[in-house]
Amino acid sequence: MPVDCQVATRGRCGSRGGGQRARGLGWAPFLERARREEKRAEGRRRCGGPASPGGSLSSGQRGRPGTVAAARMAACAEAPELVYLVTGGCGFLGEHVVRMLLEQEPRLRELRVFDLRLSPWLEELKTGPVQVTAIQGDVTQAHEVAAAVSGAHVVIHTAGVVDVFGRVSPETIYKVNVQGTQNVIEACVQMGTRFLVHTSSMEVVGPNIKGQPFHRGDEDTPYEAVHKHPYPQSKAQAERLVLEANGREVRGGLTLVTCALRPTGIYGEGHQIMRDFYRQGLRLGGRLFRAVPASVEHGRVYVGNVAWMHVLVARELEQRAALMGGQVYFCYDQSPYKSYEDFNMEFLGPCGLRLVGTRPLLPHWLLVLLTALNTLLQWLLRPLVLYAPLLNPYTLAMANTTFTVSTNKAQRHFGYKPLFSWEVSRARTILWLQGKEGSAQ
Ligand SMILES: NC(=O)C1=CN([C@@H]2O[C@H](COP(=O)(O)OP(=O)(O)OC[C@H]3O[C@@H](n4cnc5c(N)ncnc54)[C@H](O)[C@@H]3O)[C@@H](O)[C@H]2O)C=CC1
Ligand SMILES: C[C@H](CCCC(C)(C)O)[C@H]1CC[C@H]2[C@@H]3[C@H](O)CC4=CC(=O)CC[C@]4(C)[C@H]3CC[C@]12C
Repeated sequence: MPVDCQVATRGRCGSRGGGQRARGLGWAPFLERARREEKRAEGRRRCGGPASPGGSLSSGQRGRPGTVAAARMAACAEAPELVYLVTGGCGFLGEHVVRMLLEQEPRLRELRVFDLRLSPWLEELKTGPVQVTAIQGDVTQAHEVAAAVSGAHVVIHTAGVVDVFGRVSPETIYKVNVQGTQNVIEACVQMGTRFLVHTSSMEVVGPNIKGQPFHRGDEDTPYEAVHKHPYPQSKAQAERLVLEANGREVRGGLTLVTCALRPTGIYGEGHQIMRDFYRQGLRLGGRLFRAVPASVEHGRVYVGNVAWMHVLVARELEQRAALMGGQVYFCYDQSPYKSYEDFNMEFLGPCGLRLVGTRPLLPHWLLVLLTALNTLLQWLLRPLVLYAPLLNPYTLAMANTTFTVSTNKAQRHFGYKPLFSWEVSRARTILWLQGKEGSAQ
């Protein structure tokens, strides 16, 4: 991400009168209610209370939801024993996974957070009951990964380069996403770590280069997954490596159990692209211009629910190895099916932005021309400056192709239910955009 995009926009929304407008639209009481609801949920989620509404069935208690609270209490009473490693733990998703583990995994003794760049918020986590170990490291360096994995029971591998804008070279994308994942697998094998959860992406499936719609599909929906872009190619390759590694013998003679989670477009506190759109809207006088038809649906999922799925998978992988090993799961929740732009307006609207046009303002051919122009400019300017706008041929194709998921595989296999309702997910994201709440960067 370019440096200017990293600058927090705390307080901006309110100071531009967004808060006023939000109140005018009746948002203030709603947000207040959501905040109260969330506080109550927070209390329930803490150790000892049922993880309502999406409580997992803890190991040994599956099929008896009434005993979940008791099981949690019991787990808390036992000495915590597990060591988890989260790669990419300082990223957008990684931070949520780290915080969710600390909240939701009572058996946790040590949490290792491995990242190329360590974030300052890690310091405040070090004062809690779980030992939080920050490890500055590079997944492309096999020895650094092996050292971090040594002694860990579970690895959650979220580290990766997320770039569809031409900011990072294809070589680096491949090195980090594919070679880095291979290093994580080999480290598990060498060090005798049995459980590996990998963050994959919807992009390993599609949209494909033909722009064919994937409408409310699930993990078994036939679809021609063909990619040209380095990011989806690298994610597809990494996912394959992880799934093929399931069942490999690790040091000590036991077997490796792996699975991959495929989030659709993640949103929530810390979502950089959402903030980019917000800033763009502010620069354009509080307006954004519709570029893609409202009828094109794009799958989105709240970051807290994606993190919760990771925690649940990691927890259940041992007991359900035969069922879950080598499997893929789309990440989903109750977020509505909408176009990419209309979905963003669920948050940007209450912050005072307006989406102009009920139909795309520019004809599609002109947008395609603009993307070509952007590609040319990127190439011409490369020796001088990094020009990486949001609009390019790939992102336009992504935004213009329906890709939505409808599945219950995660519920069937490991009892997943979203932990955050759509209302709470939306409220938390709005509050973060407004700079009023939220921990993420
Ligand atoms: N953001 C999204 O909408 C989606 C993301 N994903 C996947 O989720 C994972 C996390 O993505 P985000 O949190 O959005 O990205 P992010 O860029 O915020 O986080 C990635 C983290 O990995 C770290 N990292 C990058 N290269 C590294 C290296 N060589 N060694 C160690 N750490 C390194 C970065 O420093 C960063 O903290 C990625 O694997 C991505 O492919 C999947 C679907 C959707
Ligand atoms: C930036 C795109 C929207 C452009 C809108 C415009 C300029 C035409 O108005 C985003 C549309 C779809 C997004 C991607 C999608 O959500 C799937 C993803 C999965 C990942 O694993 C990483 C992120 C991403 C590629 C995401 C990136 C932004 C979009 C291309």
